[in-house]
Amino acid sequence: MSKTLIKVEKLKNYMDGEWVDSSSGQYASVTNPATLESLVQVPLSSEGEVDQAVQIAKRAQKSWALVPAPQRAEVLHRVGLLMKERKEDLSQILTMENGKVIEEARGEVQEGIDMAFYMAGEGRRLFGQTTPSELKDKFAMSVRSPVGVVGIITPWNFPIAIATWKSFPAIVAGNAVIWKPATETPLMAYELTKIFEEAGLPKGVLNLVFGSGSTVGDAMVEHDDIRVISFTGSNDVGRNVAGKCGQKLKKVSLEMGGKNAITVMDDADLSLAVEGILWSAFGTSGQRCTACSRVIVHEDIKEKLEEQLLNEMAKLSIGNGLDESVKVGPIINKAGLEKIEKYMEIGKSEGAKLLAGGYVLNDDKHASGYYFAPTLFTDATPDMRIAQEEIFGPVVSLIPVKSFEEAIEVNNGVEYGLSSSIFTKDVNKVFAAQRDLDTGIVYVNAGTTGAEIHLPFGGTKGTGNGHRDSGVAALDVFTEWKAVYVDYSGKLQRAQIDVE
Ligand SMILES: NC(=O)C1=CN([C@@H]2O[C@H](COP(=O)(O)OP(=O)(O)OC[C@H]3O[C@@H](n4cnc5c(N)ncnc54)[C@H](OP(=O)(O)O)[C@@H]3O)[C@@H](O)[C@H]2O)C=CC1
Ligand SMILES: O=C(O)CCC(=O)C(=O)O
Repeated sequence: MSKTLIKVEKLKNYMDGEWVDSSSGQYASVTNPATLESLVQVPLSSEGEVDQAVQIAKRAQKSWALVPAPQRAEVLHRVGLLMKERKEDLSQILTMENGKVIEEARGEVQEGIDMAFYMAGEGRRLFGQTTPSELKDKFAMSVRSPVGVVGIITPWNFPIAIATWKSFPAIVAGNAVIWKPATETPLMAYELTKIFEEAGLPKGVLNLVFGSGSTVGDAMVEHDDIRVISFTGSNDVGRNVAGKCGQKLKKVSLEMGGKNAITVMDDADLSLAVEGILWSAFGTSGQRCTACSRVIVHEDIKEKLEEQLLNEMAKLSIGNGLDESVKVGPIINKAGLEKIEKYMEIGKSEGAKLLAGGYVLNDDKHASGYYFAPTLFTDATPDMRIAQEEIFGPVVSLIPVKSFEEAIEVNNGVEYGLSSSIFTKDVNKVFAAQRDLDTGIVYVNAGTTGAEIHLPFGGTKGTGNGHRDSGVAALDVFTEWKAVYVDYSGKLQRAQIDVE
């Protein structure tokens, strides 16, 4: 039934307002991870097509930058309305290509809608500053200017939300965009681009080039006329991208992994904490950079927490996310499944105790997809690989601690710094935790996932390089600050000399 929502068999690139076949003639097949049925063919474009898109974008950007920002914002407003109108269809297609359960798919599409209206609002602000001048009859201000042509490289785990976090601020700020989505999830890119087209975005302002990271992504990173790269994905690829951009003095915004923890103190509301852990650890099958993969638990309540968690985990239904009753969907692909499986052996050999799950599901109901059983390890120590490395699957490890101070130390003792959470009723601990947790996002009495678009999204340490997606902070990635001085004194004044 839902497959009829997919109206194309072979995708095309979108350049200069036209849908065009890739000149490479090469395609990859995209499959539904819940059923392994083929959904669509996606082009594997060449480096030359990136250059073609850049030349188009350079021309289009010049006139787009001259359109008043409130008018640019109106296009985003229309994009938001169209997304809202098509929310259910988009959500079903998202579930088919990515596997996340339909409730989460709806949440992700809603995030994109929220982002459209939020960034449309920014088109009426794009605030700069005015400051007093040191001199008489002189006016001083700063304004945001577009950077030019920007490249966005997006992952498969949030194929529409992350694309909106990046493309909407870029476009409202007056840039032209080259977008390379993950090859695993091209349908959301196709649908969002069609919406832009219908919303009246001028030709050439958004150019969609499908293809592999190593060819299309790398060509974008290497292209001298793409002045910003905004990337979300794995740590290895992100570091590589950053190195290349650094050599070219190209602005680069990176959002990479996490090893996020929920801390449960001895005074916590345990049922609430269990709910938070279930949603954050097993939602999206743990394939979120904000997923909870460590639970730091006060030793006095460890056994109670284990018991309640096991009870609730037993109720989770695992299957095709289009079924409304399913809570945990499949893993994106075979490589992802094998990576998770490898960590089961690592965890056991390190001495962690496996309490639930730990295996690929291949009974009759699950054999036709990539399913992994929600997994709980306990008695993990902070230095174990399962407590340090990003697994990107429905796997969570309990680490017992004796005190609040130790919990903070364990939380911060990983290479990443994206999201953290604490369950406690003690207001003093709440405020100390939000100060001391070394992550870009802190939750109190909630899980580690569920970021809202009007706040900055990103993290410290190995999670990124100091930039943020989403919120007003995203505009810093896609604009240059320009300082403007207007001297109306009629004489040449020099600040350091003329001040009395
Ligand atoms: N922080 C997050 O939200 C995410 C983290 N991850 C982590 O990464 C692991 C592997 O996932 P994977 O999808 O392979 O992540 P990648 O980092 O490989 O992919 C992210 C994006 O980068 C592109 N890309 C890949 N290689 C290059 C390159 N050399 N230059 C430029 N762009 C490139 C990919 O293209 P393509 O795939 O089409 O080749 C994709 O669009 C996961 O298991 C997880 O640990 C993954 C996704 C999101
Ligand atoms: O969980 C969230 O709040 C957002 C997650 C996300 O964007 C990601 O995992 O890449």
